[in-house]
Amino acid sequence: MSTLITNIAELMTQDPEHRVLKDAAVVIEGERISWIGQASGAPAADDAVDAGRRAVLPGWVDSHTHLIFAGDRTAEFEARMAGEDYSAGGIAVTTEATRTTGDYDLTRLAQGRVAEAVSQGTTYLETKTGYGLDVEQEARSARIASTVADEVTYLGAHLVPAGMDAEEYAKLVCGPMLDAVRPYARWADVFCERGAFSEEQSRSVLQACRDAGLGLRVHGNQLGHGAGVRLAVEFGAASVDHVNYLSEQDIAGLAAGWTGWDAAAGTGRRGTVATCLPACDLSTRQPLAPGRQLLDAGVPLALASNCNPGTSYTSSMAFCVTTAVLQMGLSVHEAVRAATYGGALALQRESGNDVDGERAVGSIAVGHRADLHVLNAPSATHLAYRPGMPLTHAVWRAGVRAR
Ligand SMILES: N=CN[C@@H](CCC(=O)O)C(=O)O
Ligand SMILES: [Zn+2]
Repeated sequence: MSTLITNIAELMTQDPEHRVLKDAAVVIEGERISWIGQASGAPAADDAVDAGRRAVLPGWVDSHTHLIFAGDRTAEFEARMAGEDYSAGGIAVTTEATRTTGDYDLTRLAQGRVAEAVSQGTTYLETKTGYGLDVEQEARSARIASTVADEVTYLGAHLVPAGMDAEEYAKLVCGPMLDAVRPYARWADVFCERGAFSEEQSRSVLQACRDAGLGLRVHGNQLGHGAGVRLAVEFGAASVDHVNYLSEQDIAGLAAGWTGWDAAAGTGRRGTVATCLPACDLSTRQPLAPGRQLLDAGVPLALASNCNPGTSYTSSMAFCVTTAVLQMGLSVHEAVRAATYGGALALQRESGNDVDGERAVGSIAVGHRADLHVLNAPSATHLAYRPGMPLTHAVWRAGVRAR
């Protein structure tokens, strides 16, 4: 079964050449893109869809979410808007609510959040554990996550549960909890921050998880300067996320990791992607991450929603893109790239058709997964030009019409 999407005013491919085609068309065959080019030269297909002179982008790749939770943190948000600081301790409130919610309800909640994201153009999505914080509950979160998300990250090292000794808990995270979660997860993460895990504790978690064969990610430099970025670079983590407080050495270290990387060919030694979470920065009233500075230094950037009940209760990638343009100094093309190709790079899904049997996501090219986002606008510029407007017109996810 093939579908021709034609009459596309602007096709922002986010491919290695950064091509933006005018008057374009795309053919989807099964779950893959089989042709792109000028509409006038499009081949015949079983089915045709008229895009009505709208813009088409790759679906958003949301590389950082925490969707496996129950409960509500409105009161904490209100207190923050009244001047309180964000602290990692709020995670305990969600942990309590999550532990006392049954599998069926927890799964339904997570499915609902994924559906919200997809209806706004997200077609590939990572999610984390981290609100279970004991062996059984973390394994349950990972199992549920594996049924709702494309990528699962083990975040047992999110907060030391009340009443537990930090060193004892870190041993649990590196031992029995890791064993229990391992079958469901591709990634491991650690919240390396004041009030969460120290540099040494983070180091032991990263080491154990790497030894167990998990890819690494780090929550780092969110609330102040610290060791997160440095550790992420040292361990060759795929991504370090938040990156609000960076020293010159942090930025130089991230950039140095990519020397030898051929962005066009997608080959060579890869470094650590810097993932900015602007919705979280606004909700916690932190300074926005220095995305412009990172890009100028040559560090590949991702934008992600960080959807979670504490610091960023939104899955709107369009909101993140809009903020990145209006507040962080990115161009529309750069922001869309960070929210599509950048997310794929952070999840190491940006190229090749044979990684774990998966197709490349985050850009529009022949052979890639057919993840498309049709905007109700003639160009992607409208994402920033018309902030807050519901611009998602249609979504294809792995070749299936999802909206
Ligand atoms: N910073 C650490 N973890 C989440 C927030 C978790 C919470 O407060 O519930 C984040 O990425 O912002
Ligand atoms: Zn997070």
